[in-house]
Amino acid sequence: MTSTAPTRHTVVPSEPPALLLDGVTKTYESKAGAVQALRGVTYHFQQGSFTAVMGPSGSGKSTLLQCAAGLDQPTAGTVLLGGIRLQGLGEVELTKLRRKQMGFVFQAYNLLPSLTVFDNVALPLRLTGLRPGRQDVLAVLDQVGLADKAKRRPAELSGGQQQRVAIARALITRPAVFFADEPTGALDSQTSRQILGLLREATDRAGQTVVMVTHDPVAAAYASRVLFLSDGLVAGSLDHGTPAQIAAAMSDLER
Ligand SMILES: Nc1ncnc2c1ncn2[C@@H]1O[C@H](COP(=O)(O)OP(=O)(O)OP(=O)(O)O)[C@@H](O)[C@H]1O
Repeated sequence: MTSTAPTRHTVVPSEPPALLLDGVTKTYESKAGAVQALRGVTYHFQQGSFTAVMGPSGSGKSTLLQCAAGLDQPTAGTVLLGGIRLQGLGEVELTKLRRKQMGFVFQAYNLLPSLTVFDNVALPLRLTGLRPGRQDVLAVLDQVGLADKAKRRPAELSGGQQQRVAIARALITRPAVFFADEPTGALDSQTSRQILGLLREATDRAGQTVVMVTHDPVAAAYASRVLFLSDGLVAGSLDHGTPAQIAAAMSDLER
């Protein structure tokens, strides 16, 4: 693992990053006292990059993802998505930005059970006031290998198929950034490979940016870089690591 002090990433690159975190801290107040989940994270996610975020339990991975996607407010610091500063946006503007620029793939697929697969995928466009073309929806379903399941309801699909619907739903708006939190946590290894392959394709073919939290070194090896968090700080990164190298770096961190 390269030991990367957080400040190393503050150099302004020639191309603006898809996502920039600058001095992001997050403190949760709880009955047991304050918990510092993030303690000043500065990091640039370049456009078209696929980054896996790893670290011991409680190191701040989910908090980082939530703050980066504007789902939670940092206590201090700034998040810029495509040059737009999330802090200071109202809830309505933030929702619009999320719908247009961000795609979400979580462990729980969050599909609406009463809607067909087709309507679940079309929903993000409808929410932005657009009327999705039938061909556009079918094309995205085809991309994830589910064109023949358009009329089914989520409960009639396997877990892996439901996750592919969730990816199709995230793909339809062509978001600049995909946020994925343990997207393969509940899936078998073959289905996981398909899902990770789809995320990889989004970066390689379409230049989209993927930020994925995972505990799994095999999943992380699909990313071009693994960013390691420890105790709310960036502890280092590893480029093009094999699962074995990533697992070794993780055990070093957990020591
Ligand atoms: N809503 C909350 N209130 C209080 N403390 C919280 C809250 N959410 C997270 N924390 C604390 O913040 C720290 C970071 O949590 P976070 O969920 O970001 O870690 P993580 O790296 O994603 O962990 P895991 O791998 O176990 O999911 C932990 O100490 C956690 O207990």
